[in-house]
Amino acid sequence: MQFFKSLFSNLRIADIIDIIIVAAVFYKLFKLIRETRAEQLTKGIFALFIFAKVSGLLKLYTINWILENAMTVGVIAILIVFQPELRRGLEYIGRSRFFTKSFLEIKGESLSRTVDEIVEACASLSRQKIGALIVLERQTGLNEVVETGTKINGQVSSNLLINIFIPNTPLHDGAVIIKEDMIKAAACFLPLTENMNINKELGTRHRAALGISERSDSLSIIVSEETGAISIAENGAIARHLDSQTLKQILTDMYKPKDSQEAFIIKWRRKDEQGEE
Ligand SMILES: Nc1ncnc2c1ncn2[C@@H]1O[C@H](COP(=O)(O)OP(=O)(O)OP(=O)(O)O)[C@@H](O)[C@H]1O
Repeated sequence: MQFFKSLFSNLRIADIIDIIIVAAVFYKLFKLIRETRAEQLTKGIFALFIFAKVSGLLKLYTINWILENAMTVGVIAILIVFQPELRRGLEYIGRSRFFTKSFLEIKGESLSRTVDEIVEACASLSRQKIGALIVLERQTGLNEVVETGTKINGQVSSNLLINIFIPNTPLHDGAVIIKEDMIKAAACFLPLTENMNINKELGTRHRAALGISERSDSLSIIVSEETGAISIAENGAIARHLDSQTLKQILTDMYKPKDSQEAFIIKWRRKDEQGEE
């Protein structure tokens, strides 16, 4: 009791602010790494830290020495292994409302037209089982990826999108990059995910979509050539077997101002979980 009394009597407003900021930062960090490979790595490092402390307390000197040194080397290893996550984290900070006015916004009619054209193209490609990969660029610039393909700079239309992915045509292989209501490029090469835990059924098209979603805030739409299934990848996660209506809702939400946004995968999963209850 005495302990709590002295704790609260010494507590300053600055301490409370300090605690709130640290808690908020850790919460954001946790949300950022949730369900990415960084989550497992973080758990591993945390376990190592606990073992090191316990071995120190139990005076297991050799184990303690190994673990302490492993932790030192680990810090450098973390910087290398976590490089995409660190980059994403810093980009996330840069994207926050503090630094940017608002998320890309396509206004009114243009927004719904773009969404309708993309959804129509995906539905048609899905029916015909034509494989497709469409990346919607957001705040993170994808010019490095655009450079690997063929520049188009044309208004989004379902006919143009369908045409691009027709098998055995010059631009069908690779990804289309869309920014706002423009198709920037086609036949672009995306980095593949290094995540080993993803479903083995998923081939390189899906892995490429996941890869770019780990390295940017983009949202990718995948149409499977094999099954015609429509999926989306965002933030290192994939949501599969979407119907046109759900895809339309997700895209409409995506083009909304930042205030009303949260990761679509998270939103979609939450809806799914509520549906299952
Ligand atoms: N790194 C990449 N960047 C962009 N597109 C890629 C990349 N790797 C593969 N693709 C596209 O994916 C196609 C191969 O898809 P694959 O069959 O391996 O994948 P999948 O995930 O099983 O998809 P599907 O269900 O359509 O078969 C390639 O022809 C190419 O168009």
